[in-house]
Amino acid sequence: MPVKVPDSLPASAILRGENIFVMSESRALAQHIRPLKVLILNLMPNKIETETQLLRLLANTPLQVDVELLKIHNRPSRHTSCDHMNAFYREFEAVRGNNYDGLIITGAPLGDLEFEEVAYWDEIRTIIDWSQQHATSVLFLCWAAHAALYHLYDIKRYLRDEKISGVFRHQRVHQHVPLLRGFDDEFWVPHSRYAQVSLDRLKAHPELAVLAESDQAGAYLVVSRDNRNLFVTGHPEYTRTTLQDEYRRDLAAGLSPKVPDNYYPDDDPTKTPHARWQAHGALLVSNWLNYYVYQQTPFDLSGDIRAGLMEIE
Ligand SMILES: CC(C)(COP(=O)(O)OP(=O)(O)OC[C@H]1O[C@@H](n2cnc3c(N)ncnc32)[C@H](O)[C@@H]1OP(=O)(O)O)[C@@H](O)C(=O)NCCC(=O)NCCSC(=O)CCC(=O)O
Ligand SMILES: N[C@@H](CCO)C(=O)O
Repeated sequence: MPVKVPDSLPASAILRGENIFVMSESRALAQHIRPLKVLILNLMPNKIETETQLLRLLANTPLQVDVELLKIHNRPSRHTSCDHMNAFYREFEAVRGNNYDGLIITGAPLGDLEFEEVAYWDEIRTIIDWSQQHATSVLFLCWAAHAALYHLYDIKRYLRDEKISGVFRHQRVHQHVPLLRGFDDEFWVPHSRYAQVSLDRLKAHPELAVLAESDQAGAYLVVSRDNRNLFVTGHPEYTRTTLQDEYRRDLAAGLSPKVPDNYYPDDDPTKTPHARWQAHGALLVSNWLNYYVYQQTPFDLSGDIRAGLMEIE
């Protein structure tokens, strides 16, 4: 959380010069504090695991975050009980009149389908459009990132020759960007997808900025120039064994998956996998929640939450 110090304190200018967020007394006096409202649209088949992964990261801040879970349709989920869905998930019609400080849309194992072949493609487009007026900031993960880049910016993805699955080295592209505060020059992130979006297309788009990338995985963190939409093409929320669960799932289905890259010691799937992205995942979500949600969102959520977003220092 930001430190509040007198504007005239020398450390204030020094820390700002180091891209460390220091809240001025004047701004602190004007700041009201309330719980944040975050909505999670969970498209993953392993919904309970995904809920746990995201809540673990959202809980890693001193902020109180009220989380609501959203389902995309009323058809029974193949991998999550109706009891669970009915007990904990809301329908879109029940939330569309609300505003939220943050929205997270998860990945989905639909990369080998054309977007138009996804049964809920119309619903997803409706929710993406809705989010642009009803959420201060939206974090799109993996499949959702590709879907939103296509729907909002007409950036088409293509399918890789084979699924990328593993943990890959990434570099930050920008220096003084709040989302990257505290990042190392290099860090590791899991990826698990078929789809890819051209790095050059993203870098050339006037409304987007690529903040982090990987030689093997391509663009990883992409933000809209107005800092309202964050596209994350990997899975920083994954736990140590999520890639292993997918690998074993596909082995059992007779799909001959590749051993995830850079994951098992000696690439030996009988050994316990390394987990070297969890600090990154915690920092990424904490930075998003702080600088793109909490510092941006109006105290009164009932008004127009899209107006007057402050330039993120
Ligand atoms: C599809 C998977 C990954 C999982 O196997 P399952 O038997 O669980 O498949 P499934 O239950 O039929 O589908 C999993 C979930 O997707 C939903 N689903 C399936 N087909 C759908 C469609 N046309 N429209 C909307 N939702 C659909 C199901 O309802 C279910 O969600 P509910 O439980 O809520 O009902 C596997 O069979 C497989 O094909 N693995 C090898 C290929 C692979 O790895 N695919 C994923 C690539 S990674 C990826 O796609 C990421 C995105 C990207 O690549 O861009
Ligand atoms: N990569 C996941 C889907 C979400 O990215 C899977 O293989 O099931």
